[in-house]
Amino acid sequence: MAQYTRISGSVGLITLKNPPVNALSAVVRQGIVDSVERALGEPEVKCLVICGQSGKFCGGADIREFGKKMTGPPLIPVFHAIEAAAKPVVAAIEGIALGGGLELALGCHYRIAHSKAKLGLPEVTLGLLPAAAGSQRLPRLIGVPAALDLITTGRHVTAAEALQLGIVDQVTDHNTVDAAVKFALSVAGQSLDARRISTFPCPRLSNLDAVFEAAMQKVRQAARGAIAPVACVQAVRAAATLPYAQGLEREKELMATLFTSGQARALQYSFFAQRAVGRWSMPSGARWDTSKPKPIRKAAVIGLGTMGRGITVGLAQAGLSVVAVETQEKQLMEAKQAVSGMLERGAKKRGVSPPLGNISYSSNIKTVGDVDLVIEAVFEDMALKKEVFQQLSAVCRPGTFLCTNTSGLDIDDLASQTPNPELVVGMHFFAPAHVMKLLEVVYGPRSSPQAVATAMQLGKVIGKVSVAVGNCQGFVGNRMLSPYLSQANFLLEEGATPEFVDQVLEEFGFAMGAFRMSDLSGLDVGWRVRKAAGLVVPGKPARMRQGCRYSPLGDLLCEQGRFGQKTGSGWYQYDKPGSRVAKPDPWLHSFLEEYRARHGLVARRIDHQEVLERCLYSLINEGFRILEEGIAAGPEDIDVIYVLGYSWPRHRGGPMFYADMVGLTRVLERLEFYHQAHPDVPSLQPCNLLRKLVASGTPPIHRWREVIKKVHSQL
Ligand SMILES: CC(C)(COP(=O)(O)OP(=O)(O)OC[C@H]1O[C@@H](n2cnc3c(N)ncnc32)[C@H](O)[C@@H]1OP(=O)(O)O)[C@@H](O)C(=O)NCCC(=O)NCCSC(=O)C[C@@H](O)CCCCCCCCCCCCC(=O)O
Repeated sequence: MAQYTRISGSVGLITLKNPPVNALSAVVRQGIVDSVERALGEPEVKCLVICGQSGKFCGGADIREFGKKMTGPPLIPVFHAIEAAAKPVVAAIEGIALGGGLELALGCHYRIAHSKAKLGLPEVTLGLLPAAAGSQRLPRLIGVPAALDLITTGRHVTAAEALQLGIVDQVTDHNTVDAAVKFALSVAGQSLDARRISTFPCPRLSNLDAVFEAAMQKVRQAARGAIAPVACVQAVRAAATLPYAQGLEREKELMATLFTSGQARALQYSFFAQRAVGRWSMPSGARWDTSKPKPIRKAAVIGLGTMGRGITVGLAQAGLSVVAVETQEKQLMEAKQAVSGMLERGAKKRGVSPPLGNISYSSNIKTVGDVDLVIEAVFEDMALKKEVFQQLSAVCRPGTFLCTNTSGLDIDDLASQTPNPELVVGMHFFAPAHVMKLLEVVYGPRSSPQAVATAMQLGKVIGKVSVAVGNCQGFVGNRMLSPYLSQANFLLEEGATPEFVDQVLEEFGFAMGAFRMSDLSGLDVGWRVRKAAGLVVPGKPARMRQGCRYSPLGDLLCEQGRFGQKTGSGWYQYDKPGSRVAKPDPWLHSFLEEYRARHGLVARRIDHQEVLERCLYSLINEGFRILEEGIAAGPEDIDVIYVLGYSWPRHRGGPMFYADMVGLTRVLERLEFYHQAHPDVPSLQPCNLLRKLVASGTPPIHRWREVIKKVHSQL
């Protein structure tokens, strides 16, 4: 609702009340209409202030209303009524003014913001554009280049930046509503002619075409197939070239296309999924709302390679005390320098001082005796990790949580090295660990709910989206990646090139195709895992292992020292080791031809559809297996992991959402087709849960849990 009160006799105060973010639901919109009408009708009222309850101005349109039948007054006429008012209306912006919230403020005559407020038009991140006249008013207020930046990126700006850009008129450190009331009284009675943004001409640009061409090129490059950023540029162009009313029509037209698009559905699903994963549960029945985390003030990181350094930076930036341990003195010195550099660069960007003092470095593991939690990040080798866990058990005080940053090793096996396996959980970070948003929190069968709650909470403190998952080889993300990469390799054996496979996957929206990604992460990483699993048999590159089809291509490249970017060659060639520009490699093409000849394989023409279906559907099939086994609690958990950790295009929601969009019946049919063609590839055999979902009438994704529950209860 919107509550109307009178203060100081002559100020009408409208307070938006719709927890948690005062979104503009139908009731709130109606409340604003009624309150404005009332205030304008009361002769004693000289001016109006609009604010939000609980220190939050407004989080924008109510996203939960999208996709449902629209009721209540539409936003544009509400904002026009405010702008047309004969009494000054001042927005008192505390906390947030986002999307429709900022558009509401732009409809007001003046804007006063608290210094800690964040403002922005993030609609693009939901597959939309600011269609309550935001795309038309903002460029008129702050000019085209700045508006293009805010609208196409959706980034939030601080109050200080908003003041500098001209979005707000005043910033206060004190009570914002009081400041707004004072301000409103000071301008009451003055002409409002120059305060109605819709009447402003859009600031002229001499190089208008060039600016829009550059903007379009930039968003097309970054968008990886997303349509909203392109529509945002088109809407701002309308503001720059058309009168306001016509611009508004164009905005409406563009929004109509976006609003009902699959991409908007996917992005809005992703928004809620990222919040839903915080409400984790374990098969034991332990849950986020019944398990209390322990506060972590001091943590230790063991092993300062690439991952350990990133984790140290993340912890220190969040204000924790960190003991950073590396037993190799040379590596310790290098790490100290690297970590300090990362902290300094990060602090410079944020305009704060680097938290260098939060970290103490040591080469002695005994220095971690007084920490609350340890994150082990040594080399991915089970024997080494076991040794570290034994040492930690001896030196840590009772009750210390022991976490491992393994990317796929058995958590329970590690836990068995300690007298308190309930304190052990996995914290699987993604490189670069201080940047990537995802954290897989892995519970073993003996991990206590408190250990899981503590790791989840620590993830939140350091700015991660944490997803709780069960213990199995590769957990969720890497386990699903395995059939995807196998298919990519099989396609090479059958006649494709790395360039073609990558092109198809990149056109789908991945930041990098399977082979460019392998070259970036290092081919030796997977080689080591396959060796440990007994799959690599030197000198015998037979194409079968343990009764299943196996491609030794990656192993053969590694045997030649081709580890990817770091060695200057892998699936592609690079100008020099460390270079990032992948170039097709004639050597690799001849190598593939020789390989096929050696194994009697005849190269055939492979089309886009086959590449996509085999790579994606085998990955999705593994996702269903993961759900079936209860390793992930729901499809949202898998989708968040893939979008945040594996560059799955956000506008496609994630693999499980994508399967739902394609249609489960179709996914099942195509898997059956490919499995028939490749009966020696078990990952193409449709799993039971997928069959069950199809048999039960392919319910929409939000109802899969009902079927999954039945599957679990049968176990
Ligand atoms: C606000 C935040 C920054 C807060 O972050 P914080 O970390 O503090 O908290 P959470 O993120 O966990 O959020 C808490 C809680 O709140 C829920 N929530 C947040 N925002 C909204 C919202 N806007 N609506 C509903 N619910 C919201 C959130 O889900 C959490 O609850 P949960 O239960 O899930 O845990 C942060 O939350 C944030 O960034 N929020 C999103 C802000 C945003 O993106 N705002 C923009 C919204 S879109 C918009 O405003 C559109 C307008 O420009 C225009 C609308 C015009 C509509 C016209 C329609 C015409 C269509 C024409 C088509 C015709 C087609 C046809 O022909 O039929």
